[in-house]
Amino acid sequence: MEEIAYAKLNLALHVRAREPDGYHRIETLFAFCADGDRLRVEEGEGLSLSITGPFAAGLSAGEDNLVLRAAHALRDRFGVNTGAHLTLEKNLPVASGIGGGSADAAAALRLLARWWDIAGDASPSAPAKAGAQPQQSNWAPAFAGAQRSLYAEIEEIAQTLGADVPACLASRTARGDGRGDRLRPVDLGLAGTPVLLVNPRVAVSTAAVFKGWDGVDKGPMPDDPREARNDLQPPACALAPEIETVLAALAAQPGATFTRMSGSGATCFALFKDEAVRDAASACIASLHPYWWRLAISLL
Ligand SMILES: C[C@](O)(CO)[C@H](O)COP(=O)(O)OP(=O)(O)OC[C@H]1O[C@@H](n2ccc(N)nc2=O)[C@H](O)[C@@H]1O
Ligand SMILES: Nc1ncnc2c1ncn2[C@@H]1O[C@H](COP(=O)(O)OP(=O)(O)OP(=O)(O)O)[C@@H](O)[C@H]1O
Repeated sequence: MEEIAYAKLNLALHVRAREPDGYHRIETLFAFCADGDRLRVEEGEGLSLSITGPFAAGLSAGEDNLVLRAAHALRDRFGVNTGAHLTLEKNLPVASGIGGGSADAAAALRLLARWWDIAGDASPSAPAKAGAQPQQSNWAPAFAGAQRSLYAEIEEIAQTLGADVPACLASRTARGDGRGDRLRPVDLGLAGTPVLLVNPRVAVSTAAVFKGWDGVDKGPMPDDPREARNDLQPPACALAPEIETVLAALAAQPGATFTRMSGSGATCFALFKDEAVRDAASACIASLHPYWWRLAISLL
């Protein structure tokens, strides 16, 4: 059994305030890519994890890995007493603003909910089309009856694992308020849009970037991401100046309609009008900067 940990993008991110607990109140627009890390499960004693793939090196497969933390939390909550061996194919760079660890944790919740037969069709992999009303604060109401409360329970676990994990659990375009964990589905009509992700292979700590925010509330996030900002871009660029070079390289590509940094960086992305121009941009950037990581993909 396999689950995809879809790469997360923040199309916009406005930081509104620093709360007394040190977390920041944000307004953000989440979108998801059609691929990312891959997580597989098979029978096993206890809970264990192996990591493969291009970014396996340097990532601990110990109890601090978000995949195992998610697995333990789910098992404890639902009183499961069978084990599982998980294999994570780490395709996304670590600490790169595209939710890697959060997406993996969310994928573990979805995968193990199926594997242990906890959620049945309440798995967020099931389309949440009907009944997702904009004023709702999370995704649970998109599911019917008992499945709704199961989804709400799994979402509660997600919240304990990180601010991005509830959004990654749904992996659907959404506005996030609060810590980014109060979600409201939105339809921007961007499904299928070709996108190119580029990372200069510099890991950036989310906590350090938030710490570098200047503390000035620059106003609410407009509905249209083109009129919005990523307020974490200046503090991220201060820590990793390469981000400016990545943004300039993406913005210079013919057919790029929208360019921005995602989350706390350093990954930046551009949306393109079609796949041919996206692929040409990817080839151009590869020739100019062979060391940079790239992913040519489309939005979910
Ligand atoms: C930057 C974003 O990725 C945008 O989606 C998220 O806001 C961060 O989500 P995340 O990586 O899941 O964040 P967490 O693992 O919960 O927190 C990592 C660290 O980022 C800081 N943090 C995170 C979220 C938030 N709203 N305010 C914060 O100040 C805190 O210092 C925290 O210790
Ligand atoms: N499965 C995992 N994948 C990646 N990082 C993990 C994982 N488990 C734990 N971590 C830890 O989480 C930290 C943040 O990694 P992650 O890739 O989630 O950051 P990010 O891409 O900046 O996420 P975000 O966009 O949510 O800020 C890493 O430094 C790593 O030590």
